[in-house]
Amino acid sequence: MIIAVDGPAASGKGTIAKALARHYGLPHLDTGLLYRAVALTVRRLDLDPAREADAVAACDFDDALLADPALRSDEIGQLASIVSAHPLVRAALLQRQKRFARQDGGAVLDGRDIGSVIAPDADAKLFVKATPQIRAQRRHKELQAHGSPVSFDKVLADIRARDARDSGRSTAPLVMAPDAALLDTSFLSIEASVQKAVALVDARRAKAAE
Ligand SMILES: Nc1ncnc2c1ncn2[C@@H]1O[C@H](COP(=O)(O)OP(=O)(O)OP(=O)(O)O)[C@@H](O)[C@H]1O
Ligand SMILES: Nc1ccn([C@@H]2O[C@H](COP(=O)(O)O)[C@@H](O)[C@H]2O)c(=O)n1
Repeated sequence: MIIAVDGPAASGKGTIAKALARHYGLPHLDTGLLYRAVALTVRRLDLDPAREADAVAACDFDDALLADPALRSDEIGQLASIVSAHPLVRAALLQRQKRFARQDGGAVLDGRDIGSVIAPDADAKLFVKATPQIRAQRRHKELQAHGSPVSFDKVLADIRARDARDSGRSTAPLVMAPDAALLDTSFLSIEASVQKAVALVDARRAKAAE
């Protein structure tokens, strides 16, 4: 079974995808980490994220980088949304994600274009959303817990900027696939969000089995 989980920054899609992977015993890929790894490589090599050729050169990163805590910063999230808008960067990371999705037994992937581009044939697709204000509160709390001094206003502005870039780019923009189920986590706890996600996936599977 392939489960595609898409949504904007800090909507809770990673938390839900991880929980679904645990629930159904499937491997999970946070595809945002791939774009963050490109961004971090660009930063460390002092390349220009807005130059497609520079960003493409950074796609050949060492997989060990995927475990680097530096990937989680707000700055790298912003840079990731700049490098991810380059069509050649997306092309460089495409097959790896498709292979992960198609592995025997299935997988759970979360990102922006999983249901639309990476796994359009997924058995279940969720589009996770929450208001920008609530997403910023959650991300701000998370960053503070990791010792970041960033202000709430900066986090909210960054979230809005990232939403605009991710939805507005011409290649593989953030969109809800027409056959995805919408899950608004704005007023749900993590536990309630996960329960709802499992119910939505089970409903899709039951419908497919009819
Ligand atoms: N329903 C919820 N209620 C409260 N906090 C939540 C909820 N869902 C997720 N969170 C918290 O919000 C933060 C963002 O969640 P998460 O990392 O899952 O989002 P994301 O959509 O994967 O973000 P990104 O796109 O930036 O990777 C985390 O600190 C997480 O614990
Ligand atoms: N499938 C994806 C996943 C991510 N991106 C871009 O990477 C940025 C960081 O992603 P997070 O999920 O870790 O927040 C994100 O803002 C997107 O620009 C993508 O394009 N496609």
